[in-house]
Amino acid sequence: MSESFQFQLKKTDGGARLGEVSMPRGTIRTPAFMPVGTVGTVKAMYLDQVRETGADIILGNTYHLMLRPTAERVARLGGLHELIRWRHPILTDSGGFQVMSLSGLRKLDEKGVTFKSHVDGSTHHMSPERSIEIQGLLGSDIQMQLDECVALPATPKEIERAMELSLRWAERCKVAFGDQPGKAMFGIVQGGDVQELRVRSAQALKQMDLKGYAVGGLAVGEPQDVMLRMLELTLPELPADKPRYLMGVGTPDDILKSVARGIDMFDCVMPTRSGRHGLAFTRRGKVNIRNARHAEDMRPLDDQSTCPASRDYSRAYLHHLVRANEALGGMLLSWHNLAYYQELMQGIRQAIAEGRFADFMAETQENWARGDL
Ligand SMILES: Nc1ccc2nc(N)nc(O)c2c1
Repeated sequence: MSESFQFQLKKTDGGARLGEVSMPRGTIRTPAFMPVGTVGTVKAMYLDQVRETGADIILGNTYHLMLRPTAERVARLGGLHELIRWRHPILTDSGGFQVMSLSGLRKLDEKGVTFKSHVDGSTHHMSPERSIEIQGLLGSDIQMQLDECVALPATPKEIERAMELSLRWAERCKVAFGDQPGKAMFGIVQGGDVQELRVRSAQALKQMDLKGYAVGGLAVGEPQDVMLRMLELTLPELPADKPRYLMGVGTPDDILKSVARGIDMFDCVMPTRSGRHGLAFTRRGKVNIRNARHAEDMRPLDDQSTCPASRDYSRAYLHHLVRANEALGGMLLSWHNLAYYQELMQGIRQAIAEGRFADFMAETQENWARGDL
């Protein structure tokens, strides 16, 4: 715990970093995976379970919460932490990305974005200042700047326009956020898949001396090698003593390779969304529990796991629940997947601490490749 927002880089092992973010609401062990709690819930999970899996922080989304139940109502109800009963740190995305991907975007200009709600079709405006205001009303501990993430492929001209707009919006978000010692506002590097634009974006954000830096505009459908290349170009331009957060990433393999290049924080719907669709991530790779081969397999997904969902339920039962589209199927598989992701993060942190991250990465990937027994 710390009265102010502090990041401590504890150890490096090649490009991999072991660190800790300390805030009044708690400490985040990095590299960290942040479960996504879009509309004030990590879908199909009790937050006590999410905590038990090892999560130090969860995500909320400005876009969804401003539409329903609205930021002002959440504030009247005591803020997001109080409402959802999660007393540890919360990071909120700024809404720009969700506007582009979810809503009927009506207008985007210097002022901000105008869009139609995907909930009821009502029209909303969001400026950088309003996004920070909303995140403040929610009580968010780590707030993201409003940015424009262009879908790839896009022309260099289009990527440059969006990147430069995002930089101007970062300045405005920094002013709107002001000085909140126990909280942080992170900038977001844009620049698509264009090296020169990525470098310019990172260098400009570094000049703003922010408390943390996200790498955005990735995990938008580009091949993994393009994503990793952009990290190799971007991360050296960012300050080593501030946390780096790769937005929307990813699979266990994405995470390993991004840690190796210097990322500290991750968020992704992969473990929860895949869990709801019957896909389990395990130490031996992916298991599609819908597959008929599991119909009478009495083994659990992972008898070495401390997670009840992984250890105490047979694949046969999980197969039955998912085939029958029973709610408990998605609940147990979401629980298992989040537990596996946190077990992977713990293994990563331990390996960096002991200076054996490269071996850990190779062993983990070999076990995945060996496949499920
Ligand atoms: N892949 C992603 C996921 C979330 C994002 N959020 C923001 N604000 N900006 C981006 O570029 C994102 C990219």
